[in-house]
Amino acid sequence: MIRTYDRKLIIEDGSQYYGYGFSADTDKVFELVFHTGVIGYQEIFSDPSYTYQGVVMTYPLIGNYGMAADDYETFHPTIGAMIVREYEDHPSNFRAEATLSEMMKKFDVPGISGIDTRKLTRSIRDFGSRKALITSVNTPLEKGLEILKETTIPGNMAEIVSCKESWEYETEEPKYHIVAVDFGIKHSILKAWKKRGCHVTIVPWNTSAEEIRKLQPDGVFLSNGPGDPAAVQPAIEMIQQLRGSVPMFGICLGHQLISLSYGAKTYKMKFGHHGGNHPVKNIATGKVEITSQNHSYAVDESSLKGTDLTITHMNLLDKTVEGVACEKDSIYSVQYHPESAPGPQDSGYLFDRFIQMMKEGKAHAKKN
Ligand SMILES: NC(=O)CC[C@H](N)C(=O)O
Repeated sequence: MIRTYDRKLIIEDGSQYYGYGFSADTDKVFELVFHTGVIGYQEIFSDPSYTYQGVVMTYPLIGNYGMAADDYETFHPTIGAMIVREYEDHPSNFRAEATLSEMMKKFDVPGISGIDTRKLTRSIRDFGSRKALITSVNTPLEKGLEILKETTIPGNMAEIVSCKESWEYETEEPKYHIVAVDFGIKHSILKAWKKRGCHVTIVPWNTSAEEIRKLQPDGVFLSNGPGDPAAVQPAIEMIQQLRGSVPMFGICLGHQLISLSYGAKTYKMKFGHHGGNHPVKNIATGKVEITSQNHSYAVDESSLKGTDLTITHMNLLDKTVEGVACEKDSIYSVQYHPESAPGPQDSGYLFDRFIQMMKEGKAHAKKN
């Protein structure tokens, strides 16, 4: 059967890519990024950090193993769009309970297939992330460009995806109590804490230092999340007030917020890091970890000079900052994703280190 193009992708520079809709028929504006993972489309689809991002999957076949109930990163996905070469609507996997298309429809996420994703990825590498729109094939280019011009993508997206009220991720006979500040937290991070015997209280993105103190945590975790870290000002202030009094650990957006709170700066990268194969050097040990990554902003290395933070990890592809720490404040963070969903599991030790810090903190408190 010959199928005719029914949807298209319009980029703000005026280029157009024609394809086939495989999910919701809604028109949406987002920022283009590409992801180089071979697997993991379910985790990507449901990772809140992809809010307002249209993800071009460089692996050419997407949908083939369906969607498994246990693998969602959130139950309310907010990703901008998915752009693929070939979409497979007949998954073969004993764990599959739905198709990608069904779930995208449910959450009103547009998807387009039949796209020359190699060409599109090269254009993102050459010209950077840009705004784009998925729309009907009948939308005139001028109209699409007008929509793109008129639509602004918000900076603070934590306020969109964060929980509105605190909730508990329970663990039987917990050894430690973590307060996790939710800027768009992934479930696999909560699972990583549970596996290590932690009870987690998840609190909204703008919870104050005082409110967090009242919960008497053994440690405070700062989550991943979408958007521009510099736009999440209340969280930066909260970290400034809290650090030094309780161990703190941040991942991705959490790492950027920690850096900002010490006076460093963040900047937007040309096309970011999105994939599961980024080599990162642990500066203390000299060891290289293969890491899972998803970020469009980074901490400016030169801006860390003169702050209390030291660089602990470095990306070997482009030498960007991948981790910082301040020993006296018992605080550390990484730009990449040690929860490794999807991705290699080289960096799980970062969760164990926090357990150790909380243990030492408890022993210290007992002594005094
Ligand atoms: N995964 C994340 O936490 C992403 C952090 C931030 N929104 C960035 O794009 O850099």
